[in-house]
Amino acid sequence: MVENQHPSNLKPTLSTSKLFNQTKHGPHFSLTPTNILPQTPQTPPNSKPCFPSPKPTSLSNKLGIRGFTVSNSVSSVAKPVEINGEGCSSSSSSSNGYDYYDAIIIGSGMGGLVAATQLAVKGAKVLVLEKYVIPGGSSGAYQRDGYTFDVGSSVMFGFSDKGNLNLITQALAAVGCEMEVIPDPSTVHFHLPNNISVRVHREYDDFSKELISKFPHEAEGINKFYGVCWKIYNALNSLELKSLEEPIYLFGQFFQKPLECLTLAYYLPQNAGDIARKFIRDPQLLSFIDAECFIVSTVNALQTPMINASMVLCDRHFGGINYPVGGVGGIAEALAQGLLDKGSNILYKANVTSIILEDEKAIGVRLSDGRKFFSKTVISNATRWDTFGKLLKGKDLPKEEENFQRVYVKAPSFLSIHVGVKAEVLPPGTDCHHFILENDWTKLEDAYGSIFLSIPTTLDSSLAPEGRHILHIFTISCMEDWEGLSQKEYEAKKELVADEIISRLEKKLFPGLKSSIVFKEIGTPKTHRRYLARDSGTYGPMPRSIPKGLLGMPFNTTAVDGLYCVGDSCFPGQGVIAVAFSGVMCAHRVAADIGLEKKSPILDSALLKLLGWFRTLA
Ligand SMILES: NC(=O)c1ccc[n+]([C@@H]2O[C@H](COP(=O)([O-])OP(=O)(O)OC[C@H]3O[C@@H](n4cnc5c(N)ncnc54)[C@H](O)[C@@H]3O)[C@@H](O)[C@H]2O)c1
Ligand SMILES: CC(C)=CCC/C(C)=C/C=C/C(C)=C/C=C/C(C)=C/C=C/C=C(C)/C=C/C=C(C)/C=C/C=C(\C)CCC=C(C)C
Repeated sequence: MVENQHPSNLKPTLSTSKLFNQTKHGPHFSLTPTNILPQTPQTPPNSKPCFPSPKPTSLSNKLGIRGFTVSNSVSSVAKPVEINGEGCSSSSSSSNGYDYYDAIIIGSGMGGLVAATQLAVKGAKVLVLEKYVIPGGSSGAYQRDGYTFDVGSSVMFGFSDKGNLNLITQALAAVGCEMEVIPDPSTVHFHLPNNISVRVHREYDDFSKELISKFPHEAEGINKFYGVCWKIYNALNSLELKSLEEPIYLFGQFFQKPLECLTLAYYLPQNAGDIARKFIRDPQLLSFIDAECFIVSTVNALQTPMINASMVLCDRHFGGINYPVGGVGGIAEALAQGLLDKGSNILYKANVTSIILEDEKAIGVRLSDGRKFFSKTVISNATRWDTFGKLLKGKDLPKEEENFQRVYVKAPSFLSIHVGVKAEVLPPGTDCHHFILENDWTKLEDAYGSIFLSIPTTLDSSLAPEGRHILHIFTISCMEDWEGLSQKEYEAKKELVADEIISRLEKKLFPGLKSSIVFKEIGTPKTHRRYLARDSGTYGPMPRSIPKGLLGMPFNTTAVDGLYCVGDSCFPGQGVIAVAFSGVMCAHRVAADIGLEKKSPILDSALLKLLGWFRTLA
């Protein structure tokens, strides 16, 4: 196994005149043998940067393989404001030669990057501060021995060329980028108890025919349940998606599309499992719908908001699942490059340790090396647990956050196994994504109960050396399982648990899998905590019990003036496309608050109060 490479080995590609010298600060994380997911970005030789041309043509900014090499420096003339004490004054503005930002964004996950680029496009001056050495967070990528591994899973929604919900395509287009994608013929292949095997085909009719062939007595129920999903999806897809916390936009949408908005408002507090039970009786089919929801929400259908379920159960057929050529990491890299092209900045190895408040308003951030940066607004892409528990440590938890934590808990983390295998082990026609639950439906949500598997090389062979495939195998795993172990015990446990998971996969899907493995790296919840800076390595928020659909999920504003959150602990929750939406919403709300978009202070305060009250009902 290749061990961590020191980040100083990374070679910035930006012109030195644009670089702000960070070398004296050194890396902000120590490298120990326990690190499993260290990412050493390398730029493929044939990569092309995504530079917006003055008159873009459809092909002008096409990204082939990933087109951005990491800089560990601020990539524009950015100077930290050096002020003693906590405060910021007008003297810290650019008038004294220091940069003062419209927005500082803590973290470059997909939520943070979408918020940043959307704001930059609206004319805001933005600084993204990322703890790690590459952008993307759980949507990043890393390279090892000729393989390009996606950090998270590789199921990409929102990457089509039609409708209003192709938010990844839109986010890239906003900064003048387009990525080449490969359509996935099936979203996921389910391998379930009692040998139920269901392929979710790209064409909805093919999927529904296959499902009905397994449950012919439930044909009507299947059509009705997925029919409601389509009704909701079509309503969503008809709206222009912006901030639901911005009244001028929200009331405008109600005026233009009253039926669609009322449909969404009606389903907002409902969950998929309840709707499914209105039409379906067969317990196995209800369990299948649990599995459909579980893979995108880490909870069963009774706990999955109906709007989110409809979004994923239909978008996979409407826009389809599309894999970006060169890997998922290319999206974050392109957005980061787009941000620079729009005149904003991103700084790597910038570990924010606190949010600076003045008169109870967020006015900047402090890094672990003591540097401070100041801005009109601060947007945190860290989870709400990290934001309020660590970055605002010492402050009383606002009532709104207490309410969030009453309704939501941290979902467990994952054990993640990245392997390279000899290509012959996969039968011809193997699907890209699989979900395996072998014998017992009750194990669906248990740690190590089910197995997720992505084989992105079935779509893009350039991700692995010739004659090899990538398998990304992951399963639920809790932090408690990995604590209190000596280094030796930890390493041994990793091998043991991974070996068991691989054996299960070998038995169920790919005989000979073990002996075909030529490369293996294992990440535990500790790895996710360390490299993604997520409390307990959590995958995201999940409801404590039965939620009222999406009603209890907070939007982007917080109880702290000037502080906003973005990412998966904001509406609508987990998932790359979900956090991209939260980024769009956040940028709109922030832009209105800093005067880059229309705003009505009276309507604002009425709507924010109303939404706050709705959340207390959840
Ligand atoms: N399509 C898929 O299958 C897939 C794959 C991967 C991830 N995901 C989804 O992505 C979601 C997460 O996206 P997200 O945008 O909310 O966040 P994220 O966790 O992916 O990214 C957050 C980023 O913020 C950085 N960060 C955190 N605290 C920091 C600090 N104090 N200082 C500086 N940087 C800091 C982290 O290093 C990380 O890069 C998950 O819910 C998951 O569902 C989905
Ligand atoms: C404002 C009020 C109170 C009322 C107004 C009514 C109104 C106008 C409401 C509008 C609501 C809107 C616009 C809602 C929008 C919701 C959206 C866009 C939701 C999107 C959800 C997306 C989700 C949940 C995506 C999840 C995807 C995931 C997690 C994918 C990853 C998959 C895996 C990790 C597993 C699969 C992997 C394998 C290998 C099987």
